[in-house]
Amino acid sequence: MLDSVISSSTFNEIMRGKFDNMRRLLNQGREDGRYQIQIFSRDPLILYIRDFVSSDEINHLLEVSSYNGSLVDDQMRVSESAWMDPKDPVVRSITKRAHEFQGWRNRNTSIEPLLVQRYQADGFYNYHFDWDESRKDGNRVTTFMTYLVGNCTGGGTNFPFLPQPSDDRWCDVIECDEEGRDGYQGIIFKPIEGSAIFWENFYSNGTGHKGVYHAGLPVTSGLKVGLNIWSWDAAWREPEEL
Ligand SMILES: O=C(O)CCC(=O)C(=O)O
Ligand SMILES: [Fe+2]
Repeated sequence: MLDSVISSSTFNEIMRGKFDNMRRLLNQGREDGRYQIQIFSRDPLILYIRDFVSSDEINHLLEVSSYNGSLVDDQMRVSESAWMDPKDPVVRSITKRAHEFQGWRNRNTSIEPLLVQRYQADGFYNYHFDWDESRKDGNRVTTFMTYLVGNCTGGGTNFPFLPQPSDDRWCDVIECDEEGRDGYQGIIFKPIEGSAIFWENFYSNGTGHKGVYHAGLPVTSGLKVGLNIWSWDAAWREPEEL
């Protein structure tokens, strides 16, 4: 007998196991509303979302990520990237969640393919806007910066132009003490697994909001993995000069 031949009952058992696992993942995705949302900032609009992705979803995304490190410029970014397959059921479910979350915006807005980014020690993403400043029509209008792994020191997401919130109950998700802030200005969100920071890139007149300038700070030890969920509005137009 060949080693690879298995009995049909074993085969059925394996398939049932896989099927149950996938069904569990999808049912979790269907329970949207299990995440918790708080307004972090009104101008720019920044929302803090706890448990936007579940630990089962995280494990699945990490399992299917194959990194093909598209390093463009090591002054700008040191990370490894993996584009997610839009046909993967878990990826579809998260994509749908992100679209619904935004009230679908308008008929011209779609969720871009999801991007997993892995940062090892010394990995970072320098200061930038998520939109493309060279474009005249169509642009990236919103971002969900989601944390899949935050098993690291450093690696927070820094918005240098945002003021500290007046309530120190935010200190569970942002750096408040001097040591954690390490001399950086503005807000530093800690990479907390399952959480997402959602923000709007543009004012309603189509002008970019300078307040959402941000960076992924250097990971000083350990591992950080982020999931970028971006929305593309094909109807966005560069505003006319005043
Ligand atoms: O990893 C982070 O904290 C930020 C990453 C980021 O800004 C991006 O991928 O556009
Ligand atoms: Fe970014």
